[in-house]
Order: sequence, then C-alpha cells, then structure tokens
Amino acid sequence: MASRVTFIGAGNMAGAIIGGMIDNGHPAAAITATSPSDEILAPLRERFGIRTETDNAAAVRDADIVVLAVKPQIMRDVCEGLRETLQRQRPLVISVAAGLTAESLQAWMGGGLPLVRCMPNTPSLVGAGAAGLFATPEVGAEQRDQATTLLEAVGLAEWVEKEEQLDAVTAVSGSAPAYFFLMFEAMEEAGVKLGLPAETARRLAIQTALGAARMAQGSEFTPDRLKRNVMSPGGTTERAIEHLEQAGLRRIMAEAMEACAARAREMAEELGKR
Ligand SMILES: NC(=O)C1=CN([C@@H]2O[C@H](COP(=O)(O)OP(=O)(O)OC[C@H]3O[C@@H](n4cnc5c(N)ncnc54)[C@H](OP(=O)(O)O)[C@@H]3O)[C@@H](O)[C@H]2O)C=CC1
Ligand SMILES: O=C(O)[C@@H]1CCC=N1
Repeated sequence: MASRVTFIGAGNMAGAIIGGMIDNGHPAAAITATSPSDEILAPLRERFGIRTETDNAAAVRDADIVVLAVKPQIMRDVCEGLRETLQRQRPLVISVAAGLTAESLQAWMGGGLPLVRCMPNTPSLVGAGAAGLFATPEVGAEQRDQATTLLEAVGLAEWVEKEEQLDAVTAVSGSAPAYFFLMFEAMEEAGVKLGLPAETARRLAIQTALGAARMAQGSEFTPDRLKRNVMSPGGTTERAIEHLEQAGLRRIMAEAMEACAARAREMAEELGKR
C-alpha cells in the first residue's frame, strides 16, 4: 500500500512535489495537503484530486509521512501546533525548509521524532527534481527508504552525511533553478539585441539548456571536455567562452552560491531554537 503523505503547506514546493508524485503514480487519495486558505487548496484538489484540509493536526492524524513545507518564518508556530499530534502519531517527518536545523525542528515538535531534513527543488514538478537529504539518528532504515522513495519519485535524491552540507545543497540545487531561469532571461534579451524575435530566442535557449543537460547527465566526458567539443579553434564559441571567463563567471557563481549558503546559515541563527 502506498504511504499516506501529508503536506503541511501547499505552496510552490509542496505543489511541485505533489505534481511529480501524481505523475509517477502515487495514488491521489493517499496525499493530503493543508493550508489555512481553501483558495490555495481548491486548485490542487481540482488539478490532482488529492485530499485537502485546513486543519493541520487533523491532516496529520492518519499520516505515515508528514512533509513540512511552510515558509521557515512560520515553521516554529506550525511545529508547536502539531507537537501533540506528532508525538502521538510518530510519523516520519520531512522538513523541506531552508536553513532550519534538526535541533530547532525537534525542539519545536517536542523531540525524538524520526526527522529527515530535505532540500528539494521545483523541477520536482516535472519529475526532474534534485534533492539533498539528511537523516537524524531517530530515522530507521525503513524510514530512510521511505524518504528515498518519495523524493526519487520526483527526481534525483542524494543523501548527505553532515547536516551542514544541506546549505551547500541549497546553493547547488535548491535555489539553482532560479539561476538557470535568470540565464534564460539574459540569453533571450541578448538574442533579441542580436535580431531574433523574443519567442524564438527563448525557445532556442531553453532547448539548448535541455540538450546540454541531457548530454552531460551520465556522460563519460567531463563538462570541460563537452565544452571543448563545441569550441572550434579560432571559432565563435571560443570567443564567447573567453569573454565569460575573463568577465569572471566562475567567481560570480562562487560568490552567489556562497551568499546563498550563508543566508541559509543566517536563517538558522535568526529563526532557530529559542
Ligand atoms: N520554492 C522553492 O523553490 C523551494 C522551497 N523550499 C522550502 O519550501 C518551503 C515552502 O516554500 P514555498 O513553497 O516556496 O513557499 P510558499 O509560500 O509557496 O508555500 C507555503 C504555503 O504555506 C501556507 N501556509 C501558511 N501558513 C500555514 C499554516 N499555518 N499551515 C499550513 N500552511 C500554511 C502558505 O499559505 P499563504 O500563502 O496563504 O500564507 C503557502 O501556501 C520553505 O520552507 C522553503 O525554504 C525548499 C526548496 C525549494
Ligand atoms: O529561496 C528560498 O529560500 C527557498 C529555498 C531554496 C529555494 N527557495
């Protein structure tokens, strides 16, 4: 029988995982999503046929897995509100919140629960997610498998050994779809300046990213080798790559990703256990 999964919070991230789970065949009747507002729940009900609930505790009562998918800023209130039900029910809890440490989450939920911290990303919606997972000592082998199954249903799932590595995962994949969307915007704008219709430039840029990702995934060649295969000596690509390197693309990426991870650490401090 499929695990009964309850999502607390039904926003962007929960919607993306739910959409991916449904596409992958998880029965809609075994998925519940909660939100204080039925306006947010109605489209999910209509689109996916899942169960919805405005009362968080009621939605947790028969759950095998509870996915905490609210904004970090309200997580403490949500966890404290669920404390009694979670302690009674003892489901596997998966938090997808950036930053918030297992120590804080456990303190708010009353402690000792099997807790997985997960950093997923929104491409989960199309089955192409990339998630990092960290298990607290309370998580047994079977529950670890349950978390793997849930996240692998919507893409790649990689376990990390140390909790702080999740901040790096946030920089490398959690936040990273936005870097590529920014790149699409920039390529479209540049394509228009070079004389293409915006739609044509956008379609070509997106298809090229998809092609490059598919070529690189599982390739026997490194990204550097694949890059060099495009660069004819004295040709056009060489000129573009020289420009990107000289303009400091690597430094810019390193700085942006360090800022991302630093913000995750900062949020843990700001919102952490009190
Ligand atoms: N978006 C992303 O790409 C990623 C997000 N995450 C993490 O996922 C979590 C959610 O982010 P995201 O989906 O973007 O945020 P959203 O704001 O889209 O979703 C959160 C949802 O929770 C609802 N909510 C507010 N209060 C409660 C409550 N008391 N009980 C239940 N639901 C409530 C909100 O409703 P309302 O709007 O009415 O307040 C909203 O619909 C965050 O912790 C974030 O760090 C992790 C990886 C990637
Ligand atoms: O921007 C954020 O804080 C969340 C976490 C990772 C992606 N979105």
